[in-house]
Amino acid sequence: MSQLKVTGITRRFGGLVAVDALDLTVEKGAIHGIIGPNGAGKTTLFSMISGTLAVSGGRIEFEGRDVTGLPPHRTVSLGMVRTFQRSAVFHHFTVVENLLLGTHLLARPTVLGSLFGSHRRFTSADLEAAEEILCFIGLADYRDAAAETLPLGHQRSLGIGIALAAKPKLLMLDEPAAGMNRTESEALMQLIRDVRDRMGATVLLVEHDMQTVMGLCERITVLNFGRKLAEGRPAEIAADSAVIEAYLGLDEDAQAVAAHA
Ligand SMILES: Nc1ncnc2c1ncn2[C@@H]1O[C@H](COP(=O)(O)OP(=O)(O)OP(=O)(O)O)[C@@H](O)[C@H]1O
Repeated sequence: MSQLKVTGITRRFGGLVAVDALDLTVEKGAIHGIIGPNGAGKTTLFSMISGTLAVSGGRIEFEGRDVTGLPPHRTVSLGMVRTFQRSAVFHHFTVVENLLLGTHLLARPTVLGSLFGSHRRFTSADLEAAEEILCFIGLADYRDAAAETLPLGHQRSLGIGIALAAKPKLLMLDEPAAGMNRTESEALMQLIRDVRDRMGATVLLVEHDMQTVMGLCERITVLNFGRKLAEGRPAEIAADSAVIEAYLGLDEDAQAVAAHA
């Protein structure tokens, strides 16, 4: 059953068509990857789906409902939760405070509204939810450490934890493995699998790291110049001559991975 259905979605920046009449279907419970060369339109696509960027045309349906043009706090409240390329943690807050903020923040229009707004205080249920996620993401030992003191891999896990605090049905991750070493990216892959298997969330990710994409995703969509170049299982993508020419062929690591997919 499809959870997210994007039809003919387009985004123009002046004369540039960053995403061009793209169709994309993401199945409920899938781990689905979006890959493509720099400038292919991946982040623009993510931004339109999550409501941070207006579409120039097309339609986005989530669980059968038209969500095109809804602002981010509305898409989040429906269960569409996104992380950003740079790890989006609150550096001066502790790990558990970050997670507590996550229980409010992603469903609020502004950060300040969450931090200082009078409309809602943290409840014991929020704290319980934050503690549960703390264990889930494997950071219980760092509960009271300032987020800025964590190594990169743990900061990324925390970023995912903040997103989890908003109870995603669809978790959208923008380059979660960027800058990670292999040990960190292996741990990240396991966390993402756990998010799907134990929390039941669908995962849609944009990622350049081919080992992560090929090892994690069941389905991959390849973008090039804002259009869909190919779509299929990792082994199909790795063997697709158009994909190799446009993308994988540029990357020696990717070629090595493709050879083993
Ligand atoms: N706000 C903007 N204004 C003008 N052009 C933009 C804007 N955002 C993106 N673009 C252009 O749209 C195209 C797609 O960019 P996008 O960031 O979506 O690509 P990407 O596939 O995510 O690339 P990368 O892998 O480098 O992150 C690029 O040509 C980019 O320069």
